[in-house]
Amino acid sequence: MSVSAPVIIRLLASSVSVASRAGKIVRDVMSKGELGIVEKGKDDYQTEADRSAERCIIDSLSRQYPKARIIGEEDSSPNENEVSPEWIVLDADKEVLGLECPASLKGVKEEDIVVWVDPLDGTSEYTQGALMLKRDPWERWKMYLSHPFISMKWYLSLLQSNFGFLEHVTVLIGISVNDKPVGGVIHQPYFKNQAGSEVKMGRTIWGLSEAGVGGFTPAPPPESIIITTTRSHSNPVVEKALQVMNAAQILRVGGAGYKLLEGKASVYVFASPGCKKWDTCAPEAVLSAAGGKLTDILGNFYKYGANEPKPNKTGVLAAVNDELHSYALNRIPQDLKDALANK
Ligand SMILES: Nc1ncnc2c1ncn2[C@@H]1O[C@H](COP(=O)(O)O)[C@@H](OP(=O)(O)O)[C@H]1O
Ligand SMILES: [Mg+2]
Repeated sequence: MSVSAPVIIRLLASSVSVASRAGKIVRDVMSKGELGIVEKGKDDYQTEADRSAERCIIDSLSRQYPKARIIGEEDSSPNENEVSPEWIVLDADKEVLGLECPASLKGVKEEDIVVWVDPLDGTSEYTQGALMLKRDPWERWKMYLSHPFISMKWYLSLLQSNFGFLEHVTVLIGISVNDKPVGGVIHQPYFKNQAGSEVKMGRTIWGLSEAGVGGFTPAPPPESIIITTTRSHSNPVVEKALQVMNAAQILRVGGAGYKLLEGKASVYVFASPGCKKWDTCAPEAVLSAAGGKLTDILGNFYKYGANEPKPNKTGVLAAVNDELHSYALNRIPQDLKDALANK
């Protein structure tokens, strides 16, 4: 790799490469069918794919950027014995390496960087996708019984979903400097690239502050207001904030990363604690590089320094441009903002 490129460019290029490898781990664990689900907290689960993909990303990046602070959702400590050599990725994406570094980022030093890693965003959708991959109804029913967190209502909605929820899964690597997300990578392991009769799995999107985005073409916002929000973590306050938006449509999809990519919505509203810094760092970087804005429900930016609290206690409000962000912010009732702020 060119050592002459500024560190922020090299790190973003390395993150693009390692995110694809982590995406393959996510698919491989699913193919084996042994998810190793662990309940971390209420409505919060971890699988073998989360753990292995995180080790792949953190070990690969920390070997190359030892002075950067790298924080992962699964909080697993580096242990050389656990890491398969095949998981270590030391190459870097050539397109990103060739980018002109914005003047404001040229002087960034490795020790100024904090990286937020969500190895598998949309874990609920991933585990539910596993259930649906069981084609034998009896096998599926047995697996459902071993997933105590999936209600019968969800099970029936899954049966009608045409197995689509795996597309909501993403791998997120967010790069922050001085508290701000400046670079982001969102990899979709289950995105289908159709080339003739051949289907190749996986797509990687990146964004860099003042440089733009790559890996996809952002669609112009729809004429009417289309909102996206959580599929699996709603509550009455989340619903109230959606009702006041006067939206033509509400799309309920999984994962913070996918909400910014599914392409149809222009605003993401989530008036609840629950998302963490690793959920929003990469999406915020990509969104702002594309001209959008992500804040909490009160309109304040989150800070991404290493010592900042991990939970995004005051929710998420994101939009593809400033005008739509202001529209949504002004519609949220003050009492709801106050209630979240004082929680
Ligand atoms: N009430 C809650 N409890 C736990 N995690 C929550 C949550 N609300 C949101 N999240 C986390 O925020 C991310 C986006 O949530 P959602 O899919 O509901 O929109 C998910 O990340 P993970 O899938 O990486 O855990 C999810 O777990
Ligand atoms: Mg997440």
